[in-house]
Order: sequence, then C-alpha cells, then structure tokens
Amino acid sequence: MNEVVVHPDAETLAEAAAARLVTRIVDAQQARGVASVVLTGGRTGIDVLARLRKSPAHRAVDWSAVDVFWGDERFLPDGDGERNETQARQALLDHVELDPDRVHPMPSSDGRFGGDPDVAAAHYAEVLGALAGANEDTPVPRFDVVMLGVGEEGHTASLFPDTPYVRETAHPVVGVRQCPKPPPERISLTLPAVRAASEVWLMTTGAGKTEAVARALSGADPVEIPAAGARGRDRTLWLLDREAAAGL
Ligand SMILES: O=C1O[C@H](COP(=O)(O)O)[C@@H](O)[C@H](O)[C@H]1O
Repeated sequence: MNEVVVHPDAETLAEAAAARLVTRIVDAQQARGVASVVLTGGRTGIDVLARLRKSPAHRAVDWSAVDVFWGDERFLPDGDGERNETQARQALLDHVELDPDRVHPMPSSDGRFGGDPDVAAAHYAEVLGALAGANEDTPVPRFDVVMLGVGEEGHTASLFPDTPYVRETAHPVVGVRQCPKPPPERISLTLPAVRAASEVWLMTTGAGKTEAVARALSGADPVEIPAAGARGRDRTLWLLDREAAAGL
C-alpha cells in the first residue's frame, strides 16, 4: 500500500526527509549494526543530502557503518558535475566519516569498463550480488531504504516509460541508451531490484510532477508510469509537496 505524506513546500519536504533518513539509518544500525541506503539524483534527492549535512542530527549516525549505493547514474566521466555520485559527494558524502569500502558508486564512462554502459551495469550487478547475502528473490542486498525521484513523464531511477529497461525482469541493473532526458546513456536499477528494498521513498516536488504522481498513485501500468512500479517490501512512501500532490 502506498503511504502519502504531503509537505507544504519543497524546502520543508527536504528537511523532513533528511530527518526521516537519520531515523531510518539509526534504527537499522540499532537492529543490525549497519544500514544500507540507495541514493537518488535529481533536485529533491540532492537537496535532502545537503540539508542532512547541515543538520546536527547527522551526528546521530555512525557513518562508518552505512553501505551507500545508487539507484541510477548518468554514465559520464568520473567527477563530472552531472553525475549523481559527484553531486551526492558534494552535498553530503565528502563531509561525513564513511568507510570508502562501503561506498558503491555506479561505474563512470571513463572507468575500467570503458564506454559501454551494459558492461558497467553488469559489473554493478556483480557488486550487488556479492553483497546480497540471504536475499533469495533478487540478487541484491535487502536495502533498508531506496530513495527515488520522479520525472515529469513518470520515470524513476533511469527507467523511462515504454522502454525495454522498465520491462526488465531478468537483471537487477541495466545499461540505458537513448534516454529521453540527457545524458543519453545511464545505468539504472530495475524495478525488481528496487522492490527488494525494505522501504522505498519516492520524493518529488513541483507542479511539473502533478500528473505523473496522480497517475502513479491511481494504479497506472508501470510500463507507462515507471514510478508506479516502485514498491518496498515493508513500506512504500511518497513524500510530496503540495504542488506535486495537487492531482490526488
Ligand atoms: O535524471 C534524473 O532525474 C530524476 C528526477 O530528477 P528531478 O530533478 O526531476 O527530481 C532522478 O530521480 C534521477 O536519479 C536522475 O538521474
């Protein structure tokens, strides 16, 4: 079942989501000693990280015991300012005491896999598979939380409507080509990999997202509105501002 929380505006949403993330991580660490978090790119996702950095509450987290993954990546050279990894590092990751061995960025286009996003995606699938543990359904870890954005046309991660990638069920990670939103090559978790998570949080703001949110929450086919197919095993939480929620 989808849970929906509507905040007055984008700033309040980002502050509240940052606080929620601290609680989720601390609770997971209390229960298991470690927490696993999947980050998203996009305005809201990066703003959440930036606000978390500024909040004294981030000191409640043992950052050395957080596994960090990404839900999608723009397949660009290492350090490119458009990479979700670069933005997340600037916003938060470079400012907390993470264990570098627990930070798992998706490969860059100038890395050891060359410029082929399929090869890079297969490598990321191997990384996830090696950490999957006893997760039997899907060869990825049972993430404590997957954070996702939602695009105007309903995309989530880098799964765009009516593409082979949103239909993918055999692989947890795909190389995306001819993406309608630049850059054209990306890497993305697939919907089955997202659904292995305990909690999935879809975070979006603004009037441009109203229609996609309304369609996703009224049971659209995920092939048409990929965000409709993102669900957590234990919880699916939509964090919206008033504008994005206006069509509900
Ligand atoms: O390109 C991307 O866009 C989506 C949505 O971003 P937003 O700025 O409209 O919130 C994001 O979820 C994804 O991670 C990113 O690669």
